[in-house]
Parts: sequence; structure tokens; C-alpha cells
Amino acid sequence: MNINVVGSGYVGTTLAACLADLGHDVTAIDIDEDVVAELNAGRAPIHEPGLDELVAEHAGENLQATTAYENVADAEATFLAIQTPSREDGSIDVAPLEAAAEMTGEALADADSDHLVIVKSTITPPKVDEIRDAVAEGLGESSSRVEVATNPEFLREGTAVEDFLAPQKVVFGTDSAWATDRLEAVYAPLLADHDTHVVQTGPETATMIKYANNAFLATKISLINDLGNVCKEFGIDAYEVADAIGLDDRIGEQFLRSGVGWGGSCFPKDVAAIIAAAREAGYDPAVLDAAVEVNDRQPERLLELLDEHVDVEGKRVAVLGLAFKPGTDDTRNSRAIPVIEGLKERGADVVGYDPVATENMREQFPEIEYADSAGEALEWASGALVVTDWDEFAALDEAFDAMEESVVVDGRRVVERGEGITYEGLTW
Ligand SMILES: NC(=O)c1ccc[n+]([C@@H]2O[C@H](COP(=O)([O-])OP(=O)(O)OC[C@H]3O[C@@H](n4cnc5c(N)ncnc54)[C@H](O)[C@@H]3O)[C@@H](O)[C@H]2O)c1
Ligand SMILES: O=c1ccn([C@@H]2O[C@H](COP(=O)(O)OP(=O)(O)O[C@H]3O[C@H](CO)[C@@H](O)[C@H](O)[C@H]3O)[C@@H](O)[C@H]2O)c(=O)[nH]1
Repeated sequence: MNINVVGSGYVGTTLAACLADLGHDVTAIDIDEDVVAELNAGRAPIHEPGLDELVAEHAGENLQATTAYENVADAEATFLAIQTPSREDGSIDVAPLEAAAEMTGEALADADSDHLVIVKSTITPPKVDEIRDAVAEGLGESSSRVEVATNPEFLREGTAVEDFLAPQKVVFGTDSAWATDRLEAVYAPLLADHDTHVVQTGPETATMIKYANNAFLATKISLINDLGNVCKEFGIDAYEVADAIGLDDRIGEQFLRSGVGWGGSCFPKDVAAIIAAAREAGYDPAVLDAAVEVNDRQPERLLELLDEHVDVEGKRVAVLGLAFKPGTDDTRNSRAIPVIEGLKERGADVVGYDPVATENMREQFPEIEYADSAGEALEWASGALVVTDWDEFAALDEAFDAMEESVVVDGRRVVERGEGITYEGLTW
């Protein structure tokens, strides 16, 4: 099948490369010329395990990239994988997505074939109509058959390729059997090989499934963090408690890792967006509000644990891990951001280290120091805060000896508690 993917960020690039790998002819469209040049040179514009290999294999073959919308109508379907960032009040800004939807509509206006526009971006249910309207605006008086469907994405960064190619579920949000058939044709090579649940529903419900999924997971982490904070007060290890409750199938063992909280480009944005949309519709979602409140408090709790051992003013403090989670260079809404801000407020000399995310964090905090290794960051430091659970932090042991004062506050339960260091776990 001939398919367009508009937007080549984390989701779009993964989608385009994976669809090419499934045997489709894919055109990736992005307004960013650098992104397009990278893709055409056979390189992924973002860091994601396995993605470079897929792009290298398919670029110039059945994966092309362009900044132009002019050949959109040659394909049978167009995915829109455009950013939907938070606005000040937590609601999402769909202007970039609307612009892409309208340009897609315009490009289809003169085509006599039919076409399915599939919203991959995460949008709240009331926004679906706005995207339908934007496509219609672009189409103008055209009599082409163009429908809008939603097909939310559940991949995680760091395992995006793996998640996309072997999903537990795919959700088709369509208004007609014709649209469902077309989405099924897109996913057919994947569904043939995997035991994947296919959820067939309307476009608005599909988008709500996405929000409910993320809100549930984020709230699960906030709940274990809340319980973890209680454990810490009692001198109890929250991980021992989590392991035990996870044995109950009704709770499940995943997403019970307590610590410095959830970050990333999705959970904070999506939870804020569904809260804002619910409030606009007249409902105050109290549990979701509390999930955000607990999450916002965790970085400050990490800093307060450090305060109990060192007055960091004028002292060097290492922040280990800048990415919002291991396996990615993404620092969007990383918990390292409030941690660095808190250290700066306290007058500390902050030195950050991350195996891959340094450059992204440097854009946000150009004034702090960045080290090339965890060992270098720890040299002469009077405190270390562990913010991301990169495996390499588990083996640091001797590197802590180079610290001025070996106080280690672990926000992710990753450091081995060794001899000669003052070790504090956030919830254990
Ligand atoms: N990142 C994730 O893990 C993830 C997972 C599931 C869902 N989502 C959702 O998917 C959507 C995309 O997220 P992302 O992280 O890939 O965003 P991103 O910011 O990484 O990528 C968006 C891309 O769209 C391009 N773009 C913007 N306007 C354009 C236009 N008019 N035409 C063509 N290209 C245009 C940008 O240049 C950019 O490359 C969001 O709604 C997000 O919530 C993200
Ligand atoms: O037990 C846990 C699990 C995760 N996290 C944190 O939660 C955040 C999100 O982690 P994860 O879900 O692995 O990463 P994302 O790539 O943000 O993926 C989430 O957001 C995506 C975008 O919507 C969805 O597609 C995925 O299904 C959903 O898991 C990170 O800061 C993690 O450190 C914890 O603190 N404890």
C-alpha cells in the first residue's frame, strides 16, 4: 500500500520506518528540511533503538522523505503524527495538527480517488471534529471521498520500534466500514504475525481510550509514589511492598516503580489535557488532579532528602540522568528539570551527566556544567541525585569514592547501596 506519514518526530519516524518494514511504500512529509535530509540520507532524526537500522534499510527504497505535500493524493492513506503541545491551561494546542490536516485536505482536493486521513497524534475527543473541519476546509468544494479516522499510538520511547511492531492492541476509531477496511489493510502485515487485540470503535472513543490508558498508568505511578512516601516515613521499603502487591493479578506488577515521578512528552501533557477537557465539559476529575499533585511533589522530596545531609550552597552537586527515562535522549518534562531548578535555587554548582541526553538538556540549561561520564560528574561533588534509571549507574561503586562528601540520593532505586556512602532512597 502507498501511505503518507505527515510529521517525522518520535512517532512519525517510527511509524514511517515500521510501515516501510511491513512492506508498504511510505512517504514521510515534514516541514523541517533538516529532518527530511536526515531521513533521505538513511538516518533517523531521533534516537530510538533499532530505528536507525530500519531507516537505513528502507530509505531510498520504499521510504522517501519530502517537505512537499503535492503527491499526497498518490497514496491511499495519510497518517498525521504532528505534535499536540500543552497550552498554559493544560489543554492541547491543535493548531499545528490543524495546519497539517488542512494542507493534506488541499493536496487531496483535485484527486478523484478516495483517501483516509488517520490522526495518530493524541487529541482529546472534542478536538476530533476540529480536525475533520480542517480537512474539509482544505478540500473546499471537492467531491473526493475523504474520511478522518483516529488511530492512537501506545508506543513507549526507548522501545518504540519494538512496541510498534508487536503491540498488545491497536485501536481503530472510524466512522464507516470503508475506513475500518482501509485501516485493516494498513495493519494487515502486522496483524498477520502477532496476537494483537484489535479494538474497533468510533473516532472520539478511540481518542478517549488513549487518554484513559495514559491517565491510568500515570495515576498508578502516583499512587505507588504516595504509598512509597508513606513507607519512607515508616522506615519500610516500598519496593518490597510493591513486589508483594504486584503478585495480585488485579494490581499487576508493572508500573509500580516508585521514585521521582513520571515525565516525558506524554504523561504530563496527556493527564493535563484530559483534566482540562473534563473541566471544560463541567467535571472536576479529583483523582487525576491528585495524581499530578503527587507527581509534582516528588522532585522536591528528593531535594529535601539531600538537604537533610548537606547544605549544597556553593557546593558541587551531580545530577545523574537527564533523560525522562532510560533508552532515550528525550528530556521533555524530565524530572531532572525541577531537580536542577531546585539545586540552582539552593545556590549549588550543578553538574549533569547523561549517556545520551546532554545536548537536549543543554538547550534548557546552558549555564550548568555537563560531564562526559558519571565518574567525572561525581568528582569533588558533595552530593549526587539519581534521576534516571540508566543501568550504568548500578555499577558506580568506586566512582563515589571521588566525591567530596559521598551523599547519594537515589530517585530511581538503581544505585547499589555500597560501603562508605551515605545512601538515601526516595521511597525506601
Ligand atoms: N512521543 C511519544 O512517545 C508519543 C507516543 C504516542 C503518541 N504521541 C503523540 O503523537 C503526536 C506526535 O508526537 P511526537 O513526539 O512524535 O512529536 P514531535 O514533536 O517529535 O514530532 C512532530 C513532527 O511534526 C512536524 N510538523 C509540524 N507541523 C508540520 C506540518 N504542518 N507538516 C509536516 N510536518 C509537521 C515537526 O517538524 C516534527 O518533526 C503527539 O500528539 C503526541 O502526544 C507521542
Ligand atoms: O513504574 C514506573 C514506570 C514508569 N515511570 C516513569 O513514567 C514515565 C513514563 O514512562 P513510560 O510509560 O515508560 O514512557 P513513555 O515513552 O512516556 O510512554 C508512555 O506514554 C506514551 C505516549 O502517550 C504511550 O504511548 C505509552 O504507552 C506510555 O507508556 C517515565 O518518566 C518513567 O520514569 C515510573 O516512574 N515508574
